[in-house]
Amino acid sequence: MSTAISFENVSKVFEVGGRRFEALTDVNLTVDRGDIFGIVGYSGAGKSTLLRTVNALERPTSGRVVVDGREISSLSGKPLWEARQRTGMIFQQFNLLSSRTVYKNIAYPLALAGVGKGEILDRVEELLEFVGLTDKALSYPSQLSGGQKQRVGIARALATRPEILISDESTSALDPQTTGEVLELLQRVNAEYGVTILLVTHEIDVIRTIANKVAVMDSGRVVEHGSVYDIFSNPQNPTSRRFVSSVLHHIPSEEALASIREVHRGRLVQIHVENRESNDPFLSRVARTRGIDFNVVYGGVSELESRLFGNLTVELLGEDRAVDAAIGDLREVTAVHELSAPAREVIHA
Ligand SMILES: Nc1ncnc2c1ncn2[C@@H]1O[C@H](COP(=O)(O)OP(=O)(O)OP(=O)(O)O)[C@@H](O)[C@H]1O
Repeated sequence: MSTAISFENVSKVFEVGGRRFEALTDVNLTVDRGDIFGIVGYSGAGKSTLLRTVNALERPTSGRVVVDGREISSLSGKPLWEARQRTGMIFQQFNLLSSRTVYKNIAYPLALAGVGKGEILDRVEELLEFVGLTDKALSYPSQLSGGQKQRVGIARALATRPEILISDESTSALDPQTTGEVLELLQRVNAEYGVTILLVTHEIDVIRTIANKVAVMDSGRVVEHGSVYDIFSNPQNPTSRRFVSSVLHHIPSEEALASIREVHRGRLVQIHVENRESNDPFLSRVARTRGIDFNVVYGGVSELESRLFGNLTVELLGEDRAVDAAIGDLREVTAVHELSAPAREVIHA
């Protein structure tokens, strides 16, 4: 798989009124061609700054950003303009030209590139059809819904046939249903036009819905990255865990755990569950073999990329030694974390 974008030791310092602020610290990431790569983080994490280095709207203070094999951060003039043609961008607030029709908005980058009228007509018609807005060609942005405006934004970003599309919170101003429709469209952009997509969002659900890879940012650093399945099924960093548990309710919050403990006084364990080929009923098998009882007190299982994963919080009831042996047996099958003392941190399997 070839590389579309690589961030190499990228740092960015802003100086405002004589004060330095480090918005990015030593970011290293590789986006492969064909990826839908999501960057998630809370407000101020540095997501937009990182994204904007891809088309040199921001330049790193140190490090390199290589796009399509060229170090974009060092280009200027015509080479930079040409490189920008190969990267489309969409925005949270759509950034359409309000005095121009939908048709003219989409045609705009082509006109700037000096493309002939006939070719512009063909391309805009194709894009209008692709985004489902053929009947809105002569409407103005103010006559469109938010979802329709973003469709125009996507069509405009694709006009010059870019290989990369970067998206800055492109669904954050939209309601959930419209968000779903725009995300479906982005999936088609990736699948049908083969465009690599790098998107930043503070909504982890956006990433769960369309991305195959994810990086989690916190205070200007990438704190965790990997496949969406791996990060969702087994997040390691506290920020990643917070994001994941906001949409997947597999693991009890501290408050939920406290109320569970009021009722369930036995030993509590968290058991990681995953797609497995065998249909071994391991929980009841182990309980039977070791002569203990169990209660499932919390948990959930989700599906991602056609694979199942989840976590069960289980109370084990029996003699201490038998429970120890049962935990040992369970660990032969899957990851198990015992929640011993009430104040102990919840460990995500
Ligand atoms: N041009 C600038 N001058 C000074 N500071 C800036 C500039 N651009 C961004 N910053 C600061 O850098 C930090 C990261 O900002 P950035 O917009 O990249 O974060 P973000 O994760 O995209 O957050 P949000 O989702 O709120 O936009 C913030 O503290 C921001 O105030």
